[in-house]
Amino acid sequence: MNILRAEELSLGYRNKKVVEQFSTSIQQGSLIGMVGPNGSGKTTLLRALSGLIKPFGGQVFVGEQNLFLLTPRKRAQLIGWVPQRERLAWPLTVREVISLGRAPHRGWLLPMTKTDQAVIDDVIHNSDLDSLEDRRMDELSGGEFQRVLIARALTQEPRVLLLDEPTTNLDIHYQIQVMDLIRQLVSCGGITVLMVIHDLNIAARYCDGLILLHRGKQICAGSPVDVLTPENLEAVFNVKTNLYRDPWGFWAVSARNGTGQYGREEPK
Ligand SMILES: Nc1ncnc2c1ncn2[C@@H]1O[C@H](COP(=O)(O)OP(=O)(O)OP(=O)(O)O)[C@@H](O)[C@H]1O
Repeated sequence: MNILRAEELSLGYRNKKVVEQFSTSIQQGSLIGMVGPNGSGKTTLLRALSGLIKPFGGQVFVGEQNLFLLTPRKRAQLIGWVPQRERLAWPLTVREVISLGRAPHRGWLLPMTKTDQAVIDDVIHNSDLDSLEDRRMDELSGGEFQRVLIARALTQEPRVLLLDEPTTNLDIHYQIQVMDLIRQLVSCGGITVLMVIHDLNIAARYCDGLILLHRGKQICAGSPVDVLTPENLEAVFNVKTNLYRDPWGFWAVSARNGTGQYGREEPK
């Protein structure tokens, strides 16, 4: 079943068009990555798919429901959105911020139910945030902050999760941990994830499918192996690459240096 469908979306800011005639259908329970150069329109697309910006033209459907006809609360029950950055207005603690994810499921100012508390406890634990839950958000490192924003979206229990570069600020341990958690939610929880990702190795390793964007247009879409070809990547990024299986058996992309000369020496 297709859970998220965009039909001929045209997007932009004021009178500047940024994305043209974008269409896609995303199957429930899949993890799809959106890749492409800086400024190609990836974040703009995610913002439109979360209902944050209105398109110049086209439609978005979540299941059978027209996204732009839903109330903000109903939209938040269906779609979770984790931005690249966020400025918090108040000095809240980690637990308080994660608890905000339950808001779409509660009446205005109603107390948390046992279910709310259980979801929050589970997410804090699974996101390895137990030791940080009483810390203030303005005291966190960039990576810790990002993990809290992801956790807040998970407590929302959305059907579709939109993530904008979820691993950018994370060290290699938390890159793997966050991506394993997302993969598990997709595989076991039936949640659908669309994420913008610059790291092509993470894209190749974790995603069921990829969408390649360039200058606001979809260049191709398909399995990571079909999308991350040397031809596609050279056309879009102007870099020579190689798609290969790494020693662990995962698909990986390596780019050649400009001169192809340095970085090959044995360590002294
Ligand atoms: N609020 C805004 N007002 C006007 N133009 C904007 C706004 N936000 C983004 N743009 C422009 O829209 C284009 C696409 O930006 P977008 O952030 O969607 O690209 P992106 O593919 O996510 O880039 P990156 O990989 O660098 O994050 C860029 O030219 C950008 O300058």
